Amino acid sequence: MLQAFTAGQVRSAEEPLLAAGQGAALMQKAAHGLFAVAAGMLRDSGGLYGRTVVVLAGGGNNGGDALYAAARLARRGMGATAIALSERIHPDALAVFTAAGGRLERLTADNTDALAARCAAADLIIDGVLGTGASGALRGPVANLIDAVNAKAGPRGDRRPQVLACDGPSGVDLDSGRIEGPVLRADATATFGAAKAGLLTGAGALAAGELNVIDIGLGLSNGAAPAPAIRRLELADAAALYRRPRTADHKYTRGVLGIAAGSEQYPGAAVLATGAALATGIGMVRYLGPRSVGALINSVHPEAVCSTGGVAEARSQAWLVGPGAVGDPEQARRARDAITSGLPVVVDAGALAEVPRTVGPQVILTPHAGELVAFLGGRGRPVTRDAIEASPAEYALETARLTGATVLLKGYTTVTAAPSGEVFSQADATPWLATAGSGDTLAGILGALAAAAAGDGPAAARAGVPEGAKWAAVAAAAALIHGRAGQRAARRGPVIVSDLPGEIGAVVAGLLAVPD
Ligand SMILES: NC(=O)C1=CN([C@@H]2O[C@H](COP(=O)(O)OP(=O)(O)OC[C@H]3O[C@@H](n4cnc5c(N)ncnc54)[C@H](O)[C@@H]3O)[C@@H](O)[C@H]2O)[C@@H](O)CC1
Ligand SMILES: [K+]
Repeated sequence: MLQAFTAGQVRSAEEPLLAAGQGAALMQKAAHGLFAVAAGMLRDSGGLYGRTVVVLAGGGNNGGDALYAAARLARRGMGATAIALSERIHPDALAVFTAAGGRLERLTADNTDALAARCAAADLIIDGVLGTGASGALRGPVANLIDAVNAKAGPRGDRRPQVLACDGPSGVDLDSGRIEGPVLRADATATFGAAKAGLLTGAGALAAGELNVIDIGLGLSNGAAPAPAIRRLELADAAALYRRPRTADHKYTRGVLGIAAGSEQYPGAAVLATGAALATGIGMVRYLGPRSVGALINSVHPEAVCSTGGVAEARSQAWLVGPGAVGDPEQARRARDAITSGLPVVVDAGALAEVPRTVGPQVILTPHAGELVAFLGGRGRPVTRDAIEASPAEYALETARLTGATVLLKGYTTVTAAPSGEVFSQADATPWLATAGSGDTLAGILGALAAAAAGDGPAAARAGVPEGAKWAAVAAAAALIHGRAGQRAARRGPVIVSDLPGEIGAVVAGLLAVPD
């Protein structure tokens, strides 16, 4: 599991080591890790010798790390330039950099464009402007320089220089992921000691590019470490959460998912959710809804048990309500009954309107940003879509605390939050999954995992997450399976959602291949 901490938590972990006089050693470890990532990027694109690197060097230790790393690159035959962005630059690092042949330029009132052109022509830019000591957005002449580099070099993907962020892209709030001013979007980030929470979520996750965590011995993964601000499940964690069929199982012990989804108007959502739930692995799907929708489901999935009855008569371990259930008062009633049943329930799409003021963490809300705007607005908390997208972890957590529900907020990163405060952020998806019906399959996967987890007491402990975070972890596992299934599908071309169940099955097979 990837664990991410706030800048303050990382600084606190550094304190005893700094007090013990290990500051310089920590910086060398950080610089070595940064150098190794830079060398890897350059080797993949033609090697180091004869190529050029520009360091944007701020006045703090972040600039020091970047200068030490660039000195190593210079010793391997690279042309290295540092742009000093502050009167005083880390003196020891600067001395080593110049001794290795690095050139120093200073940002002045009238050389912004010339320096931006230098950056745009380089093979690699190392962003060492600000790290964990940052407060607020980039401002003044440094902000102007970053704007000019962005204008001259072009956007990531089109531009010539690769950008490597030292500890994090400067201008990203390393706690929330929010970006208030200019930022140089990185192709990769080398972050020291532990991932920073703002690099796993929101605008910060987009700006960070490929994340490399460099261990510098801060001890943030040992038992005495504080709880991480954000977690990210890896394959082994999803495997630990997944309930494997046991020898004595029958269909009821494996989990029965009740689905009240779809309507005469939108029958497809119910078919997609059912297919995804079956592919995830479950004892049975019981479908409740219009007869015509049940017939359609059975034409594709004959194993689903379909009826037009109510929630109380359909024994299930968990419910999924909402996808495609538009303009159908019967489905709305089933949604309300499921939400108040006390069983785990995935509440998607239109059923979000049926959620009472407070519920328990076994109720899992699955809005996208637009739906969360409406949901919070209806509870007297006006918010914009942009604000949610810039800092999704914050809003997912606020919603979880406000309602008592678990929240899965869909987006570039899918964030899940428990009312007890734990947050997960998954970045498994591909933009090819942004297509109609995709959310219905995510809801189906989550419904199946929830039904299996309902009777699986040790699930959270197996995955090493606090019991209060069980449903948020299960929701994060659903996002992982969905995202990776989408990636597999995208290898064959644009994703067609009705093809996803085959890929979901393959991802689950990958989970089962992880040793117990
Ligand atoms: N403290 C440690 O033990 C270690 C720190 N390391 C590096 O040191 C970094 C933290 O170093 P520092 O504490 O020196 O802080 P930073 O290097 O992040 O920068 C702080 C400096 O920037 C200025 N500043 C803050 N916000 C600004 C803004 N919005 N615009 C312009 N200037 C601003 C401050 O006045 C201060 O001079 C980490 O991110 C990491 O890169 C690593 O070398 C590993 C060890
Ligand atoms: K930085």
